[in-house]
Amino acid sequence: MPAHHGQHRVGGRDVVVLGRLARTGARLVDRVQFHRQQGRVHRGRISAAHGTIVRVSLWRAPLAESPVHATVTLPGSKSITNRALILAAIAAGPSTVTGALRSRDTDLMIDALRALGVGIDEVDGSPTTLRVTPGPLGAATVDCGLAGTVMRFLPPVAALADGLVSFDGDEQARTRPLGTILEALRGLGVSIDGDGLPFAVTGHGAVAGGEVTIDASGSSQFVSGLLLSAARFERGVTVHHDGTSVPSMPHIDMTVEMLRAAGVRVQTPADGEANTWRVWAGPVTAVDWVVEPDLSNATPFLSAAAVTAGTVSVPLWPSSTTQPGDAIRGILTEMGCTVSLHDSLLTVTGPTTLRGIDVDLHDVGELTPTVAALAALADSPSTLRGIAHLRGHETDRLAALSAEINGLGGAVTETEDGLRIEPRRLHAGTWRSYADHRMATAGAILGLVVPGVDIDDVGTTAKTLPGFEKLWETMLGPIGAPS
Ligand SMILES: O=C(O)C1=C[C@@H](OP(=O)(O)O)[C@@H](O)[C@H](O)C1
Ligand SMILES: C=C(OP(=O)(O)O)C(=O)O
Repeated sequence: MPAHHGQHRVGGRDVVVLGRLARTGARLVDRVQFHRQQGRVHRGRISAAHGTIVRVSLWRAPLAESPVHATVTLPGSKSITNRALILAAIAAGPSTVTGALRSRDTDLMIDALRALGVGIDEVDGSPTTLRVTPGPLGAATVDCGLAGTVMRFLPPVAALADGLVSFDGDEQARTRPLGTILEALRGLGVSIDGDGLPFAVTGHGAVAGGEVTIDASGSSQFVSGLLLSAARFERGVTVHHDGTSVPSMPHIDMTVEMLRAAGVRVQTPADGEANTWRVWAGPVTAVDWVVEPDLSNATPFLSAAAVTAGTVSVPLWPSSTTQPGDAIRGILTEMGCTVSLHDSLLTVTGPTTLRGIDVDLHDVGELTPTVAALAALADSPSTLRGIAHLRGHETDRLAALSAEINGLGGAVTETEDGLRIEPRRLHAGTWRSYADHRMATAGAILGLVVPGVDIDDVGTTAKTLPGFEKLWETMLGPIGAPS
């Protein structure tokens, strides 16, 4: 159904589309080069999710004309929400997920599980409190969008279904590494047609399971995906990693911790066998999950304090967590910020000048766009290392960050496994997001102190943080005037 140019209501605003939009399946595909919004013509895209136009590009990142002082409450963690949903879906009885994130990635997970036969209901009309009732799993069509957690955590669940489960996702998702987990599942007795998106799993209601060796250096999600469903495999699973080191280990720790909370027996490399994880077959206990705030999504807000010599606090910061976002405390401290955590309130106060940093982000790759933006505003060079696997994230983040920072006058070079960032005076320009939520938020950090940064497709932040612009503008309060 094509949606032609003309008057549209987008995000509560009137937009005149000067190009043409075409709808394919559930997605509205961008064909627009120009659109007029509030009397001004913009070059850029109109993107969409769930069949509804949701955002308009370009967004002028607000400039902070004085230090930012704010307290910002973040919604739930994407990684914890999607794990809780998977575990609840294969549990022995109904579970509740409280504080669930509702965003594109988590809604794709909810839609997929519902299509497979799982009951997921909002409790008392609250979108963030979900009652998950396992049911017989059957044939379904799954849209993965651009979500790594959906494309890697769900195929093992699909293998437990009775029927054909077809997977597809965004065009851009088709280049993300996926073959490793599909090949591993084949090795565990699952019938799969395809080596990447689109692909189909023919479930027979049971999976043999057993032992498999994979190279998980491309993504920790290959390991997490196999472990999450493995208790429901007849022989459980033993995953051996053979390759260079596995990135994002805290995310595997998160998987293990949540499995153990659900009564599943798990053995990790820390228990003795190098590069090996083992999950024993057995019931997955229904758990009432309480989701922590998303600490990775907190990092751009904390950065607002760092780059404006302001103070930003985030409540409900866990005292102990497997979320990699917690590492921002050490990073900001090293760059010259004052960081304190008292009574679950994390507070960051920025220095007058931010220092560059030499840091290995292998375990916490999610933080790279934030750290790169901070480094571009520091007074000395930075080196970000250990993050070659970011080339397989939402976009090639190393290429995207260097192209966009350099586009604003920066001096970034890509290394084999990271970025070298030299401080430069940055200037106005368009910041492309590449459909990557964390690219968009990195651009917003720079726009706080660089006048005239226009972010293309800021709506892509809905992948994990819908309403980002509003939260950002609220944080800035009356001082955050459009430049
Ligand atoms: O398991 C998870 O929830 C995640 C694991 C990490 O993936 P990689 O290991 O592919 O970096 C991380 O970057 C991603 O945002 C979320
Ligand atoms: C890499 C990320 O996401 P995904 O879960 O899609 O891999 C991310 O959120 O930074």
